[in-house]
Amino acid sequence: MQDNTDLDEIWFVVSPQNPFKKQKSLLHEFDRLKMVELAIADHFYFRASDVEFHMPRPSYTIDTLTVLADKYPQHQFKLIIGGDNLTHFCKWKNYEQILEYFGLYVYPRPGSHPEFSHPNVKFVEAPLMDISATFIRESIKNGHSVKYLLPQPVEDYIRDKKLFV
Ligand SMILES: Nc1ncnc2c1ncn2[C@@H]1O[C@H](COP(=O)(O)OP(=O)(O)OP(=O)(O)O)[C@@H](O)[C@H]1O
Ligand SMILES: O=C(O)c1ccc[n+]([C@@H]2O[C@H](COP(=O)([O-])O)[C@@H](O)[C@H]2O)c1
Repeated sequence: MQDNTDLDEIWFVVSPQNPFKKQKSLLHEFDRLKMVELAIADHFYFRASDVEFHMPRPSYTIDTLTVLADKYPQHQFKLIIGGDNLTHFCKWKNYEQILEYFGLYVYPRPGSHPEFSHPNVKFVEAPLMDISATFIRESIKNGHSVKYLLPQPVEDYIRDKKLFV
């Protein structure tokens, strides 16, 4: 996204509770934050954010963007999502406000062909990556290699803490 857009920085916001996901299917938020930090440690323009840890749950993105915009008035925020997420985007809380006040950058995902026409939705041309979190979790559970699917420090963390087994 950074190579193919005008974005100066990419912030990875860890959501304690996606409104559409079951709580017990999610790892503890601190493990997820740690894995993001490990994954992006060597990228100067990437940042891991725990802003949603201090906000009401479930984690509604319009509220997060509003808090971020308020806290960092010097920045202009856009929301990055994968193409598959665009299918249900109209069910998100106040999605029209996300579009009107912030805007979306959509990363293409294999197998998803979202149709959405709005001046503030930008479809970014970027390399397709046929990787899913479900596939990685299943591979670990089945004892299969996840080398090349994850940054090595993240794989080490998962193995050390025996996550997803
Ligand atoms: N390979 C990918 N290409 C493009 N976007 C992706 C890809 N994997 C995840 N995303 C996007 O990243 C965000 C977080 O996705 P998420 O953590 O649910 O990953 P996932 O692989 O879809 O997970 P799961 O397999 O558990 O459903 C979403 O906006 C999703 O669309
Ligand atoms: O705001 C909403 O209504 C909303 C509904 C579904 C998902 N989201 C957000 O979408 C992001 C992607 O979620 P996930 O779990 O697929 O990584 C995460 O930040 C969620 O909180 C937000």
